[in-house]
Amino acid sequence: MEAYPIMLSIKGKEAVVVGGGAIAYRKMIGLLQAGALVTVVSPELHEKVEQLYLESRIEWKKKEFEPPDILSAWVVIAATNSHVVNELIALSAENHQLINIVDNPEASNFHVPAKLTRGDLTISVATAGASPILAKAIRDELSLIYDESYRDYLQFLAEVREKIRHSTLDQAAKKQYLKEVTSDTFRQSNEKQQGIIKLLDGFVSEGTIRTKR
Ligand SMILES: C[C@@]1(CC(=O)O)c2cc3[nH]c(cc4nc(cc5[nH]c(cc(n2)[C@H]1CCC(=O)O)[C@@](C)(CC(=O)O)[C@@H]5CCC(=O)O)C(CC(=O)O)=C4CCC(=O)O)c(CCC(=O)O)c3CC(=O)O
Ligand SMILES: NC(=O)C1=CN([C@@H]2O[C@H](COP(=O)(O)OP(=O)(O)OC[C@H]3O[C@@H](n4cnc5c(N)ncnc54)[C@H](O)[C@@H]3O)[C@@H](O)[C@H]2O)C=CC1
Repeated sequence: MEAYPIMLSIKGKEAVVVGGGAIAYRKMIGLLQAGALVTVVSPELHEKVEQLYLESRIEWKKKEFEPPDILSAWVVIAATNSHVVNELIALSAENHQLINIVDNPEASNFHVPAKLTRGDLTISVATAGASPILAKAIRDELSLIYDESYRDYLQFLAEVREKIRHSTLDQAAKKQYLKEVTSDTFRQSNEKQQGIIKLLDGFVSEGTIRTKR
């Protein structure tokens, strides 16, 4: 069975990570980058996790896991070094909760891909647990192709897309421009990018342009 890939909006949602080791830390960083409110449940913390706690970036329940710890969690990550405890966490979760068991893909309803972000561009690589190391290696290969410059380029694309959509150009021309701005010529030339923004400013319609970015 194939997994269904989605991009979750997790900002402001409660995330409970059980276990405070290196693997828990890796998962916490991803959750924090997405704006989740992270609580760790663990009698002890790896020094990097402790640092997050000292910086008030996470909450800490200094204790061993008990089922009520995940009651209000939107997403749960079971990352202890005990297979038995991780299994208990899986059994304690409600059907509607998102749960990842780091040593038991079958008992999880999601797993975490290797990811690369460049502003609005996210590239994630998954192997369904067949080889997390391959997922990581492919991500690292892609990171050389889709380098830091893509951050600004994505910003340009978002801006230009809004301008194209709200311009007075006809549908065919809009489609043509939307495609053209993703060509190598535009990816590589700031001058070209500025040029088309200027040109499109001559085709402004009454419609409102979103200013999210
Ligand atoms: C199913 C999944 C569940 C989940 O954790 O979500 C899972 C499961 C397991 N991983 C194990 C081992 C390792 N995992 C990594 C690395 C990563 N693992 C990640 C994801 C996933 N790992 C999910 C599937 C992802 C997919 O394939 O699509 C990454 C991509 C993302 C992340 O963790 O953030 C991250 C790269 C991070 C990055 O750099 O970005 C390394 C290498 C390393 O650490 O460098 C090793 C050691 C080598 C090895 O064992 O292969 C074990 C055995 C544990 C044991 O020995 O007991 C299990 C359990 C099992 O296989 O049953
Ligand atoms: N999915 C993945 O990407 C990977 C998963 N793993 C698995 O992850 C597990 C954890 O790895 P590490 O973080 O390196 O282990 P670790 O030994 O560094 O940390 C385990 C943590 O769990 C806590 N813990 C133990 N019992 C607990 C309980 N009853 N309640 C709450 N917390 C408890 C400990 O205090 C400790 O903080 C490994 O046992 C391995 O099976 C390992 C590599 C990659």
